[in-house]
Amino acid sequence: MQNSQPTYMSVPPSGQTHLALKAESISKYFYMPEKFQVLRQVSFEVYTGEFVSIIGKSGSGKSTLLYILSTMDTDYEGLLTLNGEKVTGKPQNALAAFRNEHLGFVFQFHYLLPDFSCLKNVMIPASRLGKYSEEEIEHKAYEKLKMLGVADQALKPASQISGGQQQRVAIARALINEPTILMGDEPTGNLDSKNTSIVFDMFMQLSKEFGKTIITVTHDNDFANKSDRIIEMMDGKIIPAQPTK
Ligand SMILES: Nc1ncnc2c1ncn2[C@@H]1O[C@H](COP(=O)(O)OP(=O)(O)OP(=O)(O)O)[C@@H](O)[C@H]1O
Repeated sequence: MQNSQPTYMSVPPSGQTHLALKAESISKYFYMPEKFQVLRQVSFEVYTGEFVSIIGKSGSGKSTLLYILSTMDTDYEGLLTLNGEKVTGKPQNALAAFRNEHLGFVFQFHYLLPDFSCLKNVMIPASRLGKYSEEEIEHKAYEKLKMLGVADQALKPASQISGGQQQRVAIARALINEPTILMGDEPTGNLDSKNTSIVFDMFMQLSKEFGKTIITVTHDNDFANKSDRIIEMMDGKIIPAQPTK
């Protein structure tokens, strides 16, 4: 069920006690060339099935944080636990395997291969896993495209469909390996309001019906306000939780 107001607090969705993410005192420095602390002891938790939006002014550290949460950046202080597994300190090959199994990503730009069909684009991450036959992967990919409402575009090259459709194909691709956590970096940043709404509804459905955890950075306050919870950043820190009116 959709919350009309974000809670700002880490309140578990009803009956949910499992944490999808626990960030403990995450700090990050850049050297440019002088030392600059971009994240300052960031700590928060996200429950399984929550749909969380990370907002904040440009330069507040949102993308840097998401990059760490996604396990792509390992150069930080603090501790990150995803799906109960401590990921901080894991070697790169173990992190790659972890990402394949648990995480899906949606970006502002879809990064689809333009000459490949939409179906083929969605199949690629599953083919890389080497777990299923090509027929099984094709079936799964088609099911995901159907779920996103773009199955009729399956055989078209990715370059020949609209921007909104491309983003839906990109979401299908992110879901092909059945990740439990979906991370988005401005996933609607390039979309008009109609397609933003379609993507939002899909994220909400993934969270509420399929129990996926959604963590997304966004500049779109309307989008954020409709999600379960907002995490607001300022100057590399999370602004302390405030009760809603
Ligand atoms: N590779 C880097 N080297 C040095 N400084 C960086 C690097 N990446 C980001 N920064 C700095 O870190 C700060 C946070 O950047 P980040 O991209 O995380 O902010 P953001 O909140 O995502 O911003 P935006 O909303 O504009 O995307 C900024 O001051 C930025 O200039």
